[in-house]
Amino acid sequence: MESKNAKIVTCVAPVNIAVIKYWGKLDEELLIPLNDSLSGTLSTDFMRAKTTIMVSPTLQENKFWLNGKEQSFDNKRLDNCLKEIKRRANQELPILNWKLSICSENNFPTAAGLASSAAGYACLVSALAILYDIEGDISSIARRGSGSACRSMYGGWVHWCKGIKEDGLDSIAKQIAPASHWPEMRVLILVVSDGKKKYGSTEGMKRGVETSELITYRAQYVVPKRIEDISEAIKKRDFNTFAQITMQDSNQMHAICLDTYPPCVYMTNVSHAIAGLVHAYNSYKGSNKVAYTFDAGPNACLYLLEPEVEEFVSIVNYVFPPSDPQGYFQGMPLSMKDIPQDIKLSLDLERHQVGSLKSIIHTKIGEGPQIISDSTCHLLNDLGVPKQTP
Ligand SMILES: Nc1ncnc2c1ncn2[C@@H]1O[C@H](COP(=O)(O)OP(=O)(O)OP(=O)(O)O)[C@@H](O)[C@H]1O
Ligand SMILES: C[C@@](O)(CCOP(=O)(O)OP(=O)(O)O)CC(=O)O
Repeated sequence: MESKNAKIVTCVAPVNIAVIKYWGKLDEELLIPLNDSLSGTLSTDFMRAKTTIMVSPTLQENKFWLNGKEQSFDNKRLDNCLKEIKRRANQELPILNWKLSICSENNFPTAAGLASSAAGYACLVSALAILYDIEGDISSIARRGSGSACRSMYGGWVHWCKGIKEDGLDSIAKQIAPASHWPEMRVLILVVSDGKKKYGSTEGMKRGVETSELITYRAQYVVPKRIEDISEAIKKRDFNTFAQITMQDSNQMHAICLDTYPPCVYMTNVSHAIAGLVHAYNSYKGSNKVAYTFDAGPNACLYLLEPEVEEFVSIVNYVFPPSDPQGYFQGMPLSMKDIPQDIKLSLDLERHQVGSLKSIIHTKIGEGPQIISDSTCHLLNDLGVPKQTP
């Protein structure tokens, strides 16, 4: 039976794509990183996690559903977020002893290297913080769910400072520029595979810390200057510099993955072909017009400015012809044009197998987590059960 005291809240939260990568932990339990990182937060209009949480004295047990499937509540990271929220809450609150129903769904592939854990935990922690009236920065709580989730707690351009405290309380995210700062910035996600990854980021970076000497060198000597330089490039809207640092940093992360023993190979031939195409295009244009970055998977995330989108996506479409145009283009509208003959010749465009790309998501930089006040949007009914069971 529904309780009058029950509290329910629904939030949406964004994905973020790092331009200076988080790769390696100083503390596996607290999820404290070896190095600072920096990302762009993507608009929730097209890619988002959505989470409804109900807390009620009538619920008999804690329950969690993700993408329509019930999950075990016995999950260390979920538990750590919950414990930290409850620790920060007013200890007089009766709801501290009530059970929870959590229902979440992502509108993009989960565990495919598209930062679902970042959006998912940012969403979970945002909703919990509202229910338990937590004030102040909560990015360090989201970090306990998945490191990169702390950056999804803010919109625009976000810097995760690794911090110096042993308890990780100063390992938090800070916005360096709002979404409105660089309005022409666009993002194209070229989905090479939407399947579950062979080895996750957690495992890959753990093995990296254990076996790669490059990872320590990177954290100590490379990242601090890159953070400074890319922050400056973002502030000045200097795309050429922004793009160079972004591509170099992605390449360095994947070099570390290869330096890991046994190596973690995330990029495929198609990923490398995309990187090659971006370099050829930039060289034809005489400066960087497109930047690629790859997370722990084969999918390419491209940063580029709005005037470049039509031409570059037309080239991508020519080089990687889609097999089924249905649902292939997602997100903001895309238009195509004929590729000028001189580009075809200069870039020496080679056509790949039909269907090498699964889809293309066109999006932009956006805001942080938001509360959905329309109660019809809750994913749970009054009894704390998912509204739509599969
Ligand atoms: N909406 C969500 N709510 C709560 N937890 C989620 C949500 N989405 C994903 N997760 C958690 O994150 C896990 C997937 O994280 P994983 O790091 O493997 O993939 P990813 O985040 O998509 O990729 P990457 O971090 O490499 O970009 C899921 O198995 C689940 O535990
Ligand atoms: C490659 C990355 O996307 C790594 C993301 O790692 P996660 O945040 O998923 O790892 P855990 O902290 O172990 O959950 C780079 C980045 O987002 O900075």
